[in-house]
Amino acid sequence: MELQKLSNGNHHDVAVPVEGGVPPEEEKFLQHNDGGSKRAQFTDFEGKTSFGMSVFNLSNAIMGSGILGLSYAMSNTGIVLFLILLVCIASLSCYSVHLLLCSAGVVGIRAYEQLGMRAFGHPGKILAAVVITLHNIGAMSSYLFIVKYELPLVIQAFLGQTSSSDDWYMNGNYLIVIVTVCIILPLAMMKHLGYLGYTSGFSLSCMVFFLSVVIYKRFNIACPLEVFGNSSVTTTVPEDSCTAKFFTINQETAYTIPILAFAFVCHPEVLPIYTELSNPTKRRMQNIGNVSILGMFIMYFFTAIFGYLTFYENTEAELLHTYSKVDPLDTLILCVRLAVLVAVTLTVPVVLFPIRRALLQLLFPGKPFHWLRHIAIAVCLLVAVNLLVILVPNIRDIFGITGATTAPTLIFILPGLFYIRIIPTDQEPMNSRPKIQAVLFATLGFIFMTMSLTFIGIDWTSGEKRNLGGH
Ligand SMILES: NC(=O)C[C@H](N)C(=O)O
Repeated sequence: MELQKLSNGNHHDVAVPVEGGVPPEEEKFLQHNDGGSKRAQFTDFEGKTSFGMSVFNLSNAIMGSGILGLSYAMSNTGIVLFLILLVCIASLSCYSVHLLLCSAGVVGIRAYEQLGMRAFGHPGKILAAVVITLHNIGAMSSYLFIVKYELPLVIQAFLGQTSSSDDWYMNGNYLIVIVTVCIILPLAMMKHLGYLGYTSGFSLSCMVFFLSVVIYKRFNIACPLEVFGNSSVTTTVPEDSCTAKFFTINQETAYTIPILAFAFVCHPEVLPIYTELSNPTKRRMQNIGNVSILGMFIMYFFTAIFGYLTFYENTEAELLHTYSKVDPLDTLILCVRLAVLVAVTLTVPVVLFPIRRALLQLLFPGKPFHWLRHIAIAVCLLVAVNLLVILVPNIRDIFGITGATTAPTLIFILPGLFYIRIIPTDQEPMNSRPKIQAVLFATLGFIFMTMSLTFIGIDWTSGEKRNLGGH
């Protein structure tokens, strides 16, 4: 692909693709000096999505199954260390969005894979597409996994049954197929991600409900826990198992970073959302990123702390399970489980969009939009994810590994490397502050990735299995 340089009279030169390689809607990404103010203009793809809807979509992309592991992470770090790590990962996540937006501004195309192409040629494009595909398929599978195991239990409890039956509506495999066909597929067929703003808003309100109940339950569940069915038996618990720790380190502390990194991944969705934004400027998109990350930071912190202050040492890797242990038939908890199910189900189509875009860029570069391709890719992806969740029993472990590798790659390594390679050295030499920061940022990603993989390795060799990174 040849790139023709245009001067935007501003900080960066803008390169416009002149032939092949990108869908026409992404061509002619121009920035021009509009009365002295920096403005980006897209002459043939006019995004129509508002600021608010984009915030909903990005927040929905951030918020997913990751939220369920946060209280557990806090129980292994203590409140203060958790808060420090949460602030660090959230800020680094915003910085990563900044790097992506700067690189996209120079390349002139708002697609993660095209940044890879510009930075490292075809291998870079393929690497970006593969990492996005693996990560987002992992995230989608983790959401459907929750549906597969939670929905039958919720139905069972609503029907007032205490044990599961052989009825089809108690079979998680049938249920995920039904949910996929009736809810996810129609949403995934939408032409633009922007249309999902309403469902994303609804998904977020379900999570707000979840958070409210987590807060409410903090004042309703007594610690030490009276496990359902055992309420008359007082279990002896260690003295300190119901006191909050401010700072603690144990074997499981190592999982905190992968859990937090996974919880903040939204980077594959950033550029597709930017493409559809109305009045798209870098600053406006950065604000969308900052507002979404800040909003989710607040929700994450409150969920983690109130969940932790309910169960303390007894917090399990998956918060919902811990509640069910107390009373599986509690109606409020059932409603919360349903709300989480709705929220994660509505996140699936948002997470599917970047995979489809990556596949389109790989398999059909430069081809205009075509409904058949658009729908066929969504159908194939959903069939594949359903089959994975139905047929692979240890899918959690598989995606535990990919989550630990792809999350740091998407947040730290690729944005850092792309920035270093894409921003011309005559503008920012290698020894300039932004470039050095980007190098450190990518290095941090490598360190996180190596750390996570080492800990999984140790865990596996010692024969234990844990729920890592939200998967
Ligand atoms: N969008 C993703 O990749 C994962 C999301 N951050 C989650 O917590 O589930």
